[in-house]
Amino acid sequence: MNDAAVSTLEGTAAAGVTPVVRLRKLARSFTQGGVTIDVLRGIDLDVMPGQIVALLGPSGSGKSTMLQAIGLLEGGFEGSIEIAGAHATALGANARTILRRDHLGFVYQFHHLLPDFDAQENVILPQLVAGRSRADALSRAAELLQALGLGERLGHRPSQLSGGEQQRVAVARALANRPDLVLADEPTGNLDEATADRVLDEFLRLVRGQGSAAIVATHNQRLARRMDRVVRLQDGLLKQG
Ligand SMILES: Nc1ncnc2c1ncn2[C@@H]1O[C@H](COP(=O)(O)OP(=O)(O)OP(=O)(O)O)[C@@H](O)[C@H]1O
Repeated sequence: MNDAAVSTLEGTAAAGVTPVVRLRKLARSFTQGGVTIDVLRGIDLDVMPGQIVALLGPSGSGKSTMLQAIGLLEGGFEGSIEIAGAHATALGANARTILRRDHLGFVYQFHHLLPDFDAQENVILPQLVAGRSRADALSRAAELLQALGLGERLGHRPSQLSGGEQQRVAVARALANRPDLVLADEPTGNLDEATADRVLDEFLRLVRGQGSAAIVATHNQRLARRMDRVVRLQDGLLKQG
């Protein structure tokens, strides 16, 4: 591997390449009952296009808080967040929504699928919101669900699917718009080990195949080793490796 490739894997911006996410001095505190907890205390991170990053850290270390910040879902943060070169912290709510829609995909521990819609409909919704035609969205949804082994389940609602199948639908939904960056918060944390391994394999294969970057929060060191790079949250700061 040449020096440029090594520095990219370590998250240093190679000349001329814009990181999909750049954090500088990201900080977040919560005050509850008069007690303030500094959960994030100045996080710096660059994630390069196509890079898959495992975010490790014990329970309560702030992994979800960090993903929520990058996902532009909540305010209350200090520091700066750039998504694909755009300074998200300087934008209003509408512009942030557009940035999220155009660049980000989300997978959560609990799938958050819409219960009254079948698998294919759940996967077309974000595509319709992004302006794709219904025919194109249906075909993309079918292609993804087939790639995830759910070709026979397109018309099943979430309640008619197993936990692993539901999580595969959530993966398809997150990837449907080919986001630059997928944010995954314990995406397999709710599954048994064998199913978690299979769903993670499929997730990584599809993410790599379409060239998206990803940040995957997990407690699981074994799963983390299958990604390109590992960072650890500890005492509010991010450590490499
Ligand atoms: N809205 C909130 N109000 C007050 N405290 C909060 C809030 N959200 C998170 N926290 C606190 O911030 C800390 C970090 O929480 P966070 O959910 O980010 O951790 P985590 O690393 O994702 O944990 P887990 O692995 O258990 O999901 C916790 O101590 C939590 O109590």
